[in-house]
Amino acid sequence: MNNNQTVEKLKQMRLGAMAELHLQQLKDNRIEKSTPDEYLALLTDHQWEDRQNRKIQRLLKQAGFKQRADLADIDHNQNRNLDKNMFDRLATLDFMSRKENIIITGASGTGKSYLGQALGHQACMMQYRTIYSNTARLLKKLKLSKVDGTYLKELNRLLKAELLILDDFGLQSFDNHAREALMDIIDDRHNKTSTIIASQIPVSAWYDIIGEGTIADAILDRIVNSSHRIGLKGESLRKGILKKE
Ligand SMILES: Nc1ncnc2c1ncn2[C@@H]1O[C@H](COP(=O)(O)OP(=O)(O)OP(=O)(O)O)[C@@H](O)[C@H]1O
Repeated sequence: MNNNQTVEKLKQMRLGAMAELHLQQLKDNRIEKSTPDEYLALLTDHQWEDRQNRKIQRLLKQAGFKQRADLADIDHNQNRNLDKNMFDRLATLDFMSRKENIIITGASGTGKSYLGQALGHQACMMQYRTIYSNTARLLKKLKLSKVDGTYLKELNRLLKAELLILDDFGLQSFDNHAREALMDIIDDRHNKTSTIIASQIPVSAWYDIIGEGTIADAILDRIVNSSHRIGLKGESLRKGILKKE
């Protein structure tokens, strides 16, 4: 039997992990140690896992996180008003099947971005398309996309993300373009996909920050009512990091 040909054909069919494992098993003389169906299952499982892992790595890369944040590393001992039960429930991502949103507020450095990204990381692990972005940067990109005619394409890209994380919301004031783009994003996603918004600004001030009463009303009506709230308190975690150094 020409094993090299078999391996080559597997590779051409994009079954590279299967091919590599088959080669290794031949080399180690291990093939006779399993029944044909056990051997087929071994190769298939290996290829399957490899493909799932690659998909997760691709989703993590496409998400554009600014740091790696893991649910397992979240420090619940810090006294910062983070309800562990509530957060554990959110971490199951059931809120995503219900198309609900999350709003995380708190002063600078209290860990809003970290929590948002940890949930985003979990979403990628569960194979959800996720996009993380600084809000002002995203709105600026959308403004530019209007100029080169790719605005709808860009909105569609955002809509395809099953989880969108808008960080540093409200740090820069909204002009007409930004307000309209925000309205389009939120309206597109309403009851269809989930959004996490992280902001230093308390929700009570968002109406004034967005400006233009009717648009602000429409946006807030769509996000705030269907959202879980995390209001972080306490000192900046950056101070702790600085103190340790
Ligand atoms: N749960 C955590 N476990 C480990 N490190 C954390 C955790 N939460 C936050 N940090 C660290 O604390 C620092 C501040 O966190 P983060 O950037 O999330 O704060 P923030 O509230 O988003 O701040 P800002 O509003 O200024 O953007 C970061 O260096 C982050 O890595």
